[in-house]
Amino acid sequence: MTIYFYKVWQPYGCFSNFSPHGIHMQGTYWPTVEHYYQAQKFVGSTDAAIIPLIHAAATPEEAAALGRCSTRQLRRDWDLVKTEIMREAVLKKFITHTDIREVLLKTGDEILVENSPTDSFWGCGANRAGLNHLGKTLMSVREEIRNLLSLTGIYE
Ligand SMILES: Nc1c(N[C@@H]2O[C@H](COP(=O)(O)O)[C@@H](O)[C@H]2O)[nH]c(=O)[nH]c1=O
Repeated sequence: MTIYFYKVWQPYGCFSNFSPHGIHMQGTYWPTVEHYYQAQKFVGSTDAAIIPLIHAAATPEEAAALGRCSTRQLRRDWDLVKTEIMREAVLKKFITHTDIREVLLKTGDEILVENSPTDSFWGCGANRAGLNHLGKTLMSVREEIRNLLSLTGIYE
């Protein structure tokens, strides 16, 4: 049975990048995956001054609003690197937080879909035919953690 998720307060809300599960990335603590992801859009760009503001945003919604501002200059390679950046952040989230790692592992081999009505790249979009890259990322991270646990148990 396909598992749909989207908002933090809905079922499987911990799969949302807006969920309150912080991550340390390259020595910096980020309050949510969304804060980190939005900030990475500006690394090396002429608008890099926005990064500390995104980092300090009070909520992931605020971080997303700052990162989505269309007048700012994104890093040139953003479309090439964004899926890998997301994957690294999502992997770190589920390695760091054991409670939600269990939720993810307990989904077995079910298909995971970000049920966003507005996003056909990270989610499935309004017609549910979108690319669902966040769902695919979560399934890939689930597989990687399962393999790591069975090989080494280092995340026990
Ligand atoms: N969960 C969730 C959203 N979805 C998230 O938005 C991000 C994509 O942002 P962008 O690349 O700037 O369009 C990505 O992390 C995706 O999972 N968007 C929302 O406005 N509200 C929400 O509760």
